[in-house]
Amino acid sequence: MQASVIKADHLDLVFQTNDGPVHALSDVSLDIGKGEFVSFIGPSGCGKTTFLRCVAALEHPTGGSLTVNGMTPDAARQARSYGYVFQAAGLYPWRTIARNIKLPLEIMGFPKAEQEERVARVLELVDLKGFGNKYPWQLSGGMQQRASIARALAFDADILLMDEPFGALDEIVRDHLNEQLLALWARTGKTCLFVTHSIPEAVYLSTKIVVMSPRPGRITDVIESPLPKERPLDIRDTPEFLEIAHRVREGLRAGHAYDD
Ligand SMILES: Nc1ncnc2c1ncn2[C@@H]1O[C@H](COP(=O)(O)OP(=O)(O)OP(=O)(O)O)[C@@H](O)[C@H]1O
Repeated sequence: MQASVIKADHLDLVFQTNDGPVHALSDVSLDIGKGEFVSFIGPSGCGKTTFLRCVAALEHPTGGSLTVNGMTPDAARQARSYGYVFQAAGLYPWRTIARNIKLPLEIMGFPKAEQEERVARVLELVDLKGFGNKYPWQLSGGMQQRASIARALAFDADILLMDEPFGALDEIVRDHLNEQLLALWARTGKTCLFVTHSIPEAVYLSTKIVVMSPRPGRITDVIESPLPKERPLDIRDTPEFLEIAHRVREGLRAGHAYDD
């Protein structure tokens, strides 16, 4: 078993709202090893984003414990342990792609020459070499998301948190980005946490799939993928792939009260 990068133990989170308490996460226990690619799938509102935000120390659990790189999430955040990629690319329209990627490096006070080097390296990693001087609006949606991933990679955090990064893109673009993301993951060895609503996307990308139930968000199944690390897109037509997809679907169904 690899070293544990993220360890959640009986995690609970209740939001206090004007309409009363909202139980977002309930009894979530999960162990994520170094270099794993873990997808979170479940119905809307089941707490997937909330879990990622707990890892990022943007929310604080109300029960249980959570460590990130062996530290509290707050300490891990201080240590810049993660990069975060959101559903919308969130690039500043008045900055070029290179200067968008540079922003966190500027804030962190990296020397100028190193900023340039890092920007060039991550642009190449996401196949955007030559696009550094473009503005976000000059790029397609898929390219903007790749730029957003480059920005999250620029300061070399070893954890990548991705919240439905490809959710707004059409299927062909999404397929292509999935392939590229897998290659990127293989090259960098990052530990990835990835939220998605798509069963094929979760199965294609992951070493581990976490299936969650509607609120209060609980884990209904954790599937360790038997698929090889090398995954051409047509692996999605193999019986092994379809079997895992079936198990994810069953997990989602088991967590759902359809007769409500
Ligand atoms: N700051 C907050 N205050 C109160 N309730 C919140 C807050 N953040 C999230 N929630 C509630 O917690 C629950 C879980 O939300 P979360 O965004 O984690 O779900 P999700 O699984 O990511 O959903 P989706 O798939 O729609 O993005 C939801 O019912 C949401 O309304």
